[in-house]
Amino acid sequence: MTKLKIAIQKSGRLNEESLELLKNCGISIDNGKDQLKAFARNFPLEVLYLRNGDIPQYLLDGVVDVAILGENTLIEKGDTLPIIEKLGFSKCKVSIAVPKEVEYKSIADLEGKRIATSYPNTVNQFLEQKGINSDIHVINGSVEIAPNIGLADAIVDIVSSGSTLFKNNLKEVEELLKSEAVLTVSPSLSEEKKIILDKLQFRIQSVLKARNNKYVLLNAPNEKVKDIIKILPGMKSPTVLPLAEEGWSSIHTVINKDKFWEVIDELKSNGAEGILVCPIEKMVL
Ligand SMILES: Nc1ncnc2c1ncn2[C@@H]1O[C@H](COP(=O)(O)OP(=O)(O)OP(=O)(O)O)[C@@H](O)[C@H]1O
Ligand SMILES: O=P(O)(O)OC[C@H]1O[C@H](OP(=O)(O)OP(=O)(O)O)[C@H](O)[C@@H]1O
Ligand SMILES: [Mg+2]
Repeated sequence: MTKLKIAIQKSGRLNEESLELLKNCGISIDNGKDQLKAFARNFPLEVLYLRNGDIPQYLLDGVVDVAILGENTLIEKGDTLPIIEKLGFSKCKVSIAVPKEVEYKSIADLEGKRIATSYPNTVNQFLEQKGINSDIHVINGSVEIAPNIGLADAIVDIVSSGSTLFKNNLKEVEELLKSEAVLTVSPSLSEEKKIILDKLQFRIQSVLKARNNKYVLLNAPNEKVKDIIKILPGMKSPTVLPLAEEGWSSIHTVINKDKFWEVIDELKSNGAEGILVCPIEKMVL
């Protein structure tokens, strides 16, 4: 039987959440410890555990069909590979940072300076656009230490909370790009595999939609129901059911998880009571 080959990071930031996503899609993977290849029990999927940096080339060569990768890695190594789904986790930036005490005015301050990074293509492209010539040193990890040991004047690396920069006495001065985990696909995918990919992507979309929304239930006096419905930014029309207590109704709807906090005060001041916010397991639209 044809199986879709998906590459997942072997270990590191993306590994756990990528596997969690597949699990939420109802896919069970037989995983032995330190196994580099595994099969799904209930879906035509073969999982390959690889180093992130190697995955774009495997996709370009058609050895792997799809992959979960950081967008930043794709930009650095596989510019032509398409992003077919943004997955909403591992959000970060790729930024330039310099020592805190350096007075930084503009990118022109980096002319002729040494920049340490694990993302040379991304940096080169950015500097070229700005017409700046710098001396790029490629290092594979602990990039933030470079200025402190006299290896570089600036760095380009991933910034999330900013705590690594802070601990190394650095400050962010330019943002090159924003990144999150994405689903990307090989250009040489067969028609047969495309059908499997469509099924997988449909499941992923149902999981992501569910993660982004909440099921909300609330009670309200009947005369307030109209006003409350106007406030609710629901999917469609909310469900209104009578309560056992005369003159009261229960309103059920689905709300984007971020929008909920925007309307909660308004709901309460319009008479909503007993508000319940529940997670949604899957959402198929
Ligand atoms: N601090 C962070 N917060 C959020 N996302 C991050 C953070 N650091 C890295 N990432 C994202 O996770 C991806 C994987 O990072 P990680 O450091 O685990 O692996 P790597 O060293 O880039 O790759 P390899 O698998 O080749 O060793 C990065 O490409 C980036 O998209
Ligand atoms: O802004 P922050 O929240 O501090 O995150 C940024 C840090 O996270 C990543 O390193 P990671 O922890 O993945 O270690 P690594 O150097 O082994 O990749 C990245 O390379 C930065 O160093
Ligand atoms: Mg890292």
